Amino acid sequence: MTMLEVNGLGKAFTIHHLNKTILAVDEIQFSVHAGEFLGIIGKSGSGKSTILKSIYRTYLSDAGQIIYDSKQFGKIDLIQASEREIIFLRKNEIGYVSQFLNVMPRTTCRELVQNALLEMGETKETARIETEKALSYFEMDEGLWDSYPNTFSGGEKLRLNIAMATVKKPRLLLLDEPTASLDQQSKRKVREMIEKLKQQGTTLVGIFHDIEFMEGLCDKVFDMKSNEMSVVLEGVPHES
Ligand SMILES: Nc1ncnc2c1ncn2[C@@H]1O[C@H](COP(=O)(O)OP(=O)(O)OP(=O)(O)O)[C@@H](O)[C@H]1O
Repeated sequence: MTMLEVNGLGKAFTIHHLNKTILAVDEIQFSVHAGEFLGIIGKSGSGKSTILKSIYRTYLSDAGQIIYDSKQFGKIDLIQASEREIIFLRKNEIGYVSQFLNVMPRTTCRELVQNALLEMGETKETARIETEKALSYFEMDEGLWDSYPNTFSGGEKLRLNIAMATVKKPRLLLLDEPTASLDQQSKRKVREMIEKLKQQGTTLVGIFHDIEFMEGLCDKVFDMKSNEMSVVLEGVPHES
Protein backbone atom coordinates (compact mmCIF):
# COMPACT_ATOMS: atom_id res chain seq x y z
CA MET A 1 0.00 0.00 0.00
CA THR A 2 1.42 3.38 -1.02
CA MET A 3 1.49 5.64 2.05
CA LEU A 4 3.08 8.68 0.46
CA GLU A 5 3.35 9.71 -3.16
CA VAL A 6 5.19 12.86 -4.19
CA ASN A 7 4.57 13.96 -7.79
CA GLY A 8 6.26 16.86 -9.58
CA LEU A 9 6.97 18.70 -6.31
CA GLY A 10 8.39 22.19 -6.75
CA LYS A 11 9.21 24.96 -4.32
CA ALA A 12 10.78 28.36 -4.97
CA PHE A 13 11.71 31.05 -2.47
CA THR A 14 11.63 34.76 -3.25
CA ILE A 15 14.40 36.72 -1.60
CA HIS A 16 12.76 40.13 -1.61
CA HIS A 17 15.72 42.31 -0.65
CA LEU A 18 17.79 40.77 -3.49
CA ASN A 19 14.83 40.75 -5.84
CA LYS A 20 15.58 37.17 -6.82
CA THR A 21 14.00 33.73 -6.70
CA ILE A 22 15.70 30.49 -5.65
CA LEU A 23 14.33 27.26 -7.02
CA ALA A 24 14.92 24.99 -4.01
CA VAL A 25 13.35 21.82 -5.47
CA ASP A 26 11.89 20.98 -8.84
CA GLU A 27 9.97 18.02 -10.29
CA ILE A 28 10.58 15.77 -7.28
CA GLN A 29 9.01 12.35 -7.65
CA PHE A 30 9.00 9.40 -5.25
CA SER A 31 6.71 7.08 -3.36
CA VAL A 32 6.92 5.19 -0.09
CA HIS A 33 4.93 2.14 0.95
CA ALA A 34 3.52 1.58 4.43
CA GLY A 35 6.27 0.53 6.85
CA GLU A 36 9.10 1.51 4.50
CA PHE A 37 11.96 3.88 5.18
CA LEU A 38 13.00 6.24 2.41
CA GLY A 39 16.33 8.02 2.90
CA ILE A 40 16.99 11.25 1.02
CA ILE A 41 20.60 11.92 0.10
CA GLY A 42 22.27 14.82 -1.65
CA LYS A 43 24.71 17.62 -1.08
CA SER A 44 24.16 20.59 1.21
CA GLY A 45 21.63 23.03 -0.18
CA SER A 46 20.20 20.53 -2.68
CA GLY A 47 16.71 20.81 -1.16
CA LYS A 48 16.40 17.78 1.17
CA SER A 49 14.93 19.71 4.12
CA THR A 50 12.64 21.63 1.77
CA ILE A 51 11.07 18.32 0.73
CA LEU A 52 10.42 17.26 4.34
CA LYS A 53 9.08 20.70 5.26
CA SER A 54 6.80 20.61 2.23
CA ILE A 55 5.41 17.24 3.34
CA TYR A 56 4.86 18.55 6.89
CA ARG A 57 3.42 21.73 5.33
CA THR A 58 5.85 24.04 7.12
CA TYR A 59 6.37 25.18 3.52
CA LEU A 60 3.52 25.43 1.05
CA SER A 61 4.78 24.01 -2.24
CA ASP A 62 4.25 25.83 -5.52
CA ALA A 63 3.82 22.80 -7.77
CA GLY A 64 2.92 19.14 -7.70
CA GLN A 65 1.08 16.86 -5.34
CA ILE A 66 1.91 15.17 -2.04
CA ILE A 67 -0.65 12.39 -1.67
CA TYR A 68 -0.73 10.92 1.81
CA ASP A 69 -2.95 7.97 2.76
CA SER A 70 -4.49 9.23 5.99
CA LYS A 71 -6.26 7.01 8.49
CA GLN A 72 -8.76 9.79 9.16
CA PHE A 73 -9.23 11.38 5.72
CA GLY A 74 -8.21 8.67 3.23
CA LYS A 75 -6.01 9.87 0.34
CA ILE A 76 -5.32 13.54 0.86
CA ASP A 77 -3.10 16.03 -1.01
CA LEU A 78 -1.06 17.71 1.72
CA ILE A 79 -0.55 20.76 -0.51
CA GLN A 80 -4.29 21.30 -0.89
CA ALA A 81 -5.36 20.18 2.60
CA SER A 82 -7.03 22.76 4.86
CA GLU A 83 -5.28 24.19 7.92
CA ARG A 84 -7.72 22.25 10.11
CA GLU A 85 -6.81 18.97 8.37
CA ILE A 86 -3.08 19.71 8.68
CA ILE A 87 -3.41 20.46 12.40
CA PHE A 88 -5.31 17.20 12.89
CA LEU A 89 -2.69 15.21 10.95
CA ARG A 90 0.18 16.76 12.91
CA LYS A 91 -1.50 15.90 16.19
CA ASN A 92 -2.49 12.38 15.25
CA GLU A 93 -0.67 10.94 12.25
CA ILE A 94 2.41 12.77 11.03
CA GLY A 95 5.51 13.42 13.15
CA TYR A 96 8.49 15.62 12.34
CA VAL A 97 11.85 15.73 14.07
CA SER A 98 14.55 18.25 13.23
CA GLN A 99 17.76 19.29 14.95
CA PHE A 100 15.96 22.26 16.44
CA LEU A 101 13.62 22.19 19.39
CA ASN A 102 10.69 24.47 18.70
CA VAL A 103 8.27 24.18 21.60
CA MET A 104 5.85 26.11 23.81
CA PRO A 105 7.80 28.30 26.24
CA ARG A 106 7.45 27.74 30.01
CA THR A 107 6.46 24.12 29.50
CA THR A 108 8.51 21.43 31.17
CA CYS A 109 10.12 18.52 29.40
CA ARG A 110 7.59 16.13 31.00
CA GLU A 111 4.61 18.34 30.07
CA LEU A 112 5.75 18.59 26.45
CA VAL A 113 5.77 14.82 25.97
CA GLN A 114 2.56 14.37 27.98
CA ASN A 115 0.77 17.08 25.98
CA ALA A 116 1.71 15.36 22.73
CA LEU A 117 -0.14 12.27 23.97
CA LEU A 118 -3.07 14.14 25.53
CA GLU A 119 -3.76 16.04 22.29
CA MET A 120 -4.18 12.74 20.47
CA GLY A 121 -6.77 11.64 23.03
CA GLU A 122 -4.78 9.50 25.48
CA THR A 123 -5.95 9.47 29.10
CA LYS A 124 -3.93 11.39 31.70
CA GLU A 125 -2.75 8.15 33.30
CA THR A 126 -1.60 6.58 30.01
CA ALA A 127 0.08 9.86 29.03
CA ARG A 128 1.93 9.95 32.38
CA ILE A 129 3.13 6.35 32.10
CA GLU A 130 4.11 6.55 28.41
CA THR A 131 5.92 9.86 28.99
CA GLU A 132 8.07 8.43 31.76
CA LYS A 133 8.82 5.37 29.62
CA ALA A 134 9.85 7.54 26.65
CA LEU A 135 12.06 9.88 28.72
CA SER A 136 13.74 6.91 30.41
CA TYR A 137 14.21 5.15 27.08
CA PHE A 138 16.06 8.13 25.62
CA GLU A 139 18.07 8.41 28.85
CA MET A 140 16.90 11.87 29.83
CA ASP A 141 18.26 12.57 33.30
CA GLU A 142 15.31 12.44 35.73
CA GLY A 143 16.48 15.73 37.20
CA LEU A 144 15.56 17.38 33.88
CA TRP A 145 12.03 16.04 33.54
CA ASP A 146 10.45 18.98 35.37
CA SER A 147 12.77 21.63 33.91
CA TYR A 148 12.22 23.95 30.97
CA PRO A 149 14.20 22.74 27.96
CA ASN A 150 15.54 26.17 26.93
CA THR A 151 18.63 25.48 29.05
CA PHE A 152 19.12 21.89 27.81
CA SER A 153 22.23 20.87 25.89
CA GLY A 154 21.99 20.23 22.15
CA GLY A 155 21.84 16.46 22.65
CA GLU A 156 19.22 16.74 25.41
CA LYS A 157 17.03 18.95 23.22
CA LEU A 158 17.36 16.48 20.40
CA ARG A 159 16.47 13.49 22.58
CA LEU A 160 13.42 15.36 23.87
CA ASN A 161 12.43 16.17 20.29
CA ILE A 162 12.69 12.52 19.31
CA ALA A 163 10.82 11.38 22.44
CA MET A 164 7.96 13.80 21.67
CA ALA A 165 7.60 12.60 18.10
CA THR A 166 8.07 8.86 18.60
CA VAL A 167 5.91 8.50 21.74
CA LYS A 168 2.90 9.10 19.49
CA LYS A 169 3.83 6.17 17.23
CA PRO A 170 3.03 8.27 14.16
CA ARG A 171 1.78 6.75 10.94
CA LEU A 172 4.33 8.84 9.01
CA LEU A 173 7.54 10.11 10.59
CA LEU A 174 9.77 12.73 8.96
CA LEU A 175 13.34 12.85 10.25
CA ASP A 176 15.50 15.86 9.38
CA GLU A 177 18.99 15.05 10.70
CA PRO A 178 17.68 13.83 14.07
CA THR A 179 21.05 12.41 15.13
CA ALA A 180 23.15 15.49 14.34
CA SER A 181 24.57 16.16 17.82
CA LEU A 182 24.09 12.78 19.47
CA ASP A 183 26.73 10.49 20.94
CA GLN A 184 27.03 6.87 19.78
CA GLN A 185 24.90 5.49 22.63
CA SER A 186 22.01 7.91 21.89
CA LYS A 187 22.32 7.20 18.16
CA ARG A 188 21.92 3.49 18.90
CA LYS A 189 18.76 4.27 20.90
CA VAL A 190 17.33 6.32 18.05
CA ARG A 191 18.12 3.53 15.63
CA GLU A 192 16.43 0.93 17.83
CA MET A 193 13.37 3.15 18.14
CA ILE A 194 13.21 3.61 14.35
CA GLU A 195 13.41 -0.17 13.90
CA LYS A 196 10.64 -0.66 16.46
CA LEU A 197 8.40 1.91 14.76
CA LYS A 198 9.05 0.32 11.37
CA GLN A 199 7.97 -3.05 12.73
CA GLN A 200 4.80 -1.43 14.04
CA GLY A 201 4.07 -0.09 10.54
CA THR A 202 5.33 3.50 10.71
CA THR A 203 6.42 4.88 7.34
CA LEU A 204 9.57 7.00 7.48
CA VAL A 205 11.27 9.60 5.32
CA GLY A 206 14.62 10.74 6.64
CA ILE A 207 17.74 12.76 5.99
CA PHE A 208 21.01 11.85 7.69
CA HIS A 209 24.43 13.33 7.09
CA ASP A 210 25.74 10.27 8.86
CA ILE A 211 25.33 7.89 5.92
CA GLU A 212 26.48 4.92 7.99
CA PHE A 213 23.54 5.48 10.31
CA MET A 214 21.25 4.72 7.36
CA GLU A 215 22.84 1.33 6.73
CA GLY A 216 20.30 -1.42 7.09
CA LEU A 217 17.56 1.05 8.01
CA CYS A 218 16.57 2.41 4.61
CA ASP A 219 14.58 0.39 2.12
CA LYS A 220 14.87 3.02 -0.58
CA VAL A 221 17.03 6.01 -1.29
CA PHE A 222 16.06 9.16 -3.16
CA ASP A 223 19.11 10.87 -4.63
CA MET A 224 18.73 14.64 -5.11
CA LYS A 225 21.52 14.60 -7.71
CA SER A 226 19.82 12.31 -10.18
CA ASN A 227 16.27 13.02 -8.96
CA GLU A 228 15.77 9.28 -8.84
CA MET A 229 14.73 6.70 -6.33
CA SER A 230 16.54 3.41 -5.91
CA VAL A 231 15.99 0.35 -3.78
CA VAL A 232 18.71 -0.42 -1.27
CA LEU A 233 19.80 -3.99 -1.85
CA GLU A 234 22.66 -4.15 0.59
CA GLY A 235 25.30 -2.01 2.23
CA VAL A 236 25.47 1.71 2.62
CA PRO A 237 23.84 4.15 0.20
CA HIS A 238 26.42 6.37 -1.48
CA GLU A 239 26.56 10.11 -0.90
CA SER A 240 26.12 12.04 -4.13
N1 LIG B 1 12.90 29.64 4.06
C1 LIG B 1 13.77 29.80 3.05
N2 LIG B 1 13.91 31.00 2.45
C2 LIG B 1 14.78 31.17 1.44
N3 LIG B 1 15.56 30.18 0.93
C3 LIG B 1 15.44 28.97 1.49
C4 LIG B 1 14.55 28.71 2.58
N4 LIG B 1 14.65 27.40 2.91
C5 LIG B 1 15.57 26.87 2.08
N5 LIG B 1 16.04 27.82 1.22
C6 LIG B 1 17.04 27.61 0.16
O1 LIG B 1 16.65 26.46 -0.59
C7 LIG B 1 17.78 25.67 -0.92
C8 LIG B 1 17.58 24.26 -0.35
O2 LIG B 1 17.67 24.32 1.07
P1 LIG B 1 17.48 23.03 1.98
O3 LIG B 1 17.58 23.47 3.40
O4 LIG B 1 16.23 22.34 1.58
O5 LIG B 1 18.74 22.15 1.57
P2 LIG B 1 19.34 20.83 2.24
O6 LIG B 1 19.64 19.89 1.13
O7 LIG B 1 18.44 20.34 3.31
O8 LIG B 1 20.69 21.41 2.87
P3 LIG B 1 21.57 20.91 4.13
O9 LIG B 1 22.02 19.50 3.83
O10 LIG B 1 22.71 21.87 4.14
O11 LIG B 1 20.71 21.01 5.36
C9 LIG B 1 18.99 26.39 -0.37
O12 LIG B 1 19.56 27.13 -1.41
C10 LIG B 1 18.43 27.30 0.70
O13 LIG B 1 19.22 28.46 0.84
